[in-house]
Amino acid sequence: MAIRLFIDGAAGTTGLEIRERLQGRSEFDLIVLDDARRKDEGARRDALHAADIAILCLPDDAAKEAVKLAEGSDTRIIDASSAHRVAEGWTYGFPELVGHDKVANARFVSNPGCYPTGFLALVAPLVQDGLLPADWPYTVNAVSGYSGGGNALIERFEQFENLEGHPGIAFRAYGLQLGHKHLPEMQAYAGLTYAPVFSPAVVPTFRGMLVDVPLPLEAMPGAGRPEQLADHLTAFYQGSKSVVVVETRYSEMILRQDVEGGDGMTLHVYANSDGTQARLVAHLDNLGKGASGAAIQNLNIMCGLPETTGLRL
Ligand SMILES: NC(=O)C1=CN([C@@H]2O[C@H](COP(=O)(O)OP(=O)(O)OC[C@H]3O[C@@H](n4cnc5c(N)ncnc54)[C@H](OP(=O)(O)O)[C@@H]3O)[C@@H](O)[C@H]2O)C=CC1
Ligand SMILES: CC(=O)N[C@@H](CCC(=O)OP(=O)(O)O)C(=O)O
Repeated sequence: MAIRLFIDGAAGTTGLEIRERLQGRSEFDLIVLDDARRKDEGARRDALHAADIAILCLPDDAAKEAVKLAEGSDTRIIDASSAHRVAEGWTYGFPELVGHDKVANARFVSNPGCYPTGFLALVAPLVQDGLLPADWPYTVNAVSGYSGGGNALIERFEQFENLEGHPGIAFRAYGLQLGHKHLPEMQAYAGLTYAPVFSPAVVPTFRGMLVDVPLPLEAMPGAGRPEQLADHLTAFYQGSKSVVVVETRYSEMILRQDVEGGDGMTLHVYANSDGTQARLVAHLDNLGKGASGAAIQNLNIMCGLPETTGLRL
């Protein structure tokens, strides 16, 4: 029998990308609420109770509300929002880090944030195995495509900022008040003493992101050499279906406009010639491994299905 699946927030950016990835998947029977009912509390409650699995693609408050609406059912939930990422009773949906079995057996799975996906993929395995110190004040510089901000930011970049005669945005630094909502998960799942200092930015492309962690290795107590970091990450992700450590032959990394989506993530270890400094960089699609691709990967694992999402890596 097909698995009944409800996407709460199916009309949003993440929801639409999830639906796209589910096309042709006969294992799933999708419960769809039409436009008139998609925000109706009663209709959502019914759908949440009728589903075997629900994926929440909602703002945080609406995601919390959805979990309440599902009370009394045994529906399993994958939450794409940041509402439950460090919450008790929730499994962090990063199977490569927490273990596939934990995700497979969980009732409540919280999808990682897009930036933490890159940061944690780079830093968590190295801290866990003592190649980077846990008590270092890390910094993270990142750029994202504007779809990372959902419908509101898409509208801003595609409509308001592109009016004729209006100078469009070339680069948008934000998070300037610090305290970005991704910090708790970055700190918790990398096992860090201090929350990183995080500098996110948006560039005028729809999707894609680079997450860059600069490391002054010579000053970091107990840190490994760059080649040890690269070897360790390569071994850690050996056999992964979506995370690949790439040899760093290039002197630049480029995000292109109008690229197709993808569900993989590449990791890069750059270093100076004497190995005293390094930059760990993750390249991913914020809507792929950073959101919808990760949700499908978790869905597949929770259903005992092959974990690949069907979209190119
Ligand atoms: N975009 C990305 O790259 C990533 C997004 N996420 C997270 O995924 C979640 C969804 O984000 P995203 O898809 O980008 O956001 P969007 O704003 O594009 O979509 C959110 C959707 O939720 C709907 N919605 C809002 N309130 C309710 C409600 N009470 N009941 C039912 N539907 C509601 C909205 O409808 P309407 O527009 O009519 O208000 C909209 O369709 C967020 O928590 C986001 O932080 C996580 C990782 C990456
Ligand atoms: C460009 C942009 O605005 N990005 C979002 C993060 C997108 C994401 O990862 O979503 P969650 O909100 O679910 O964590 C931000 O910085 O808030």
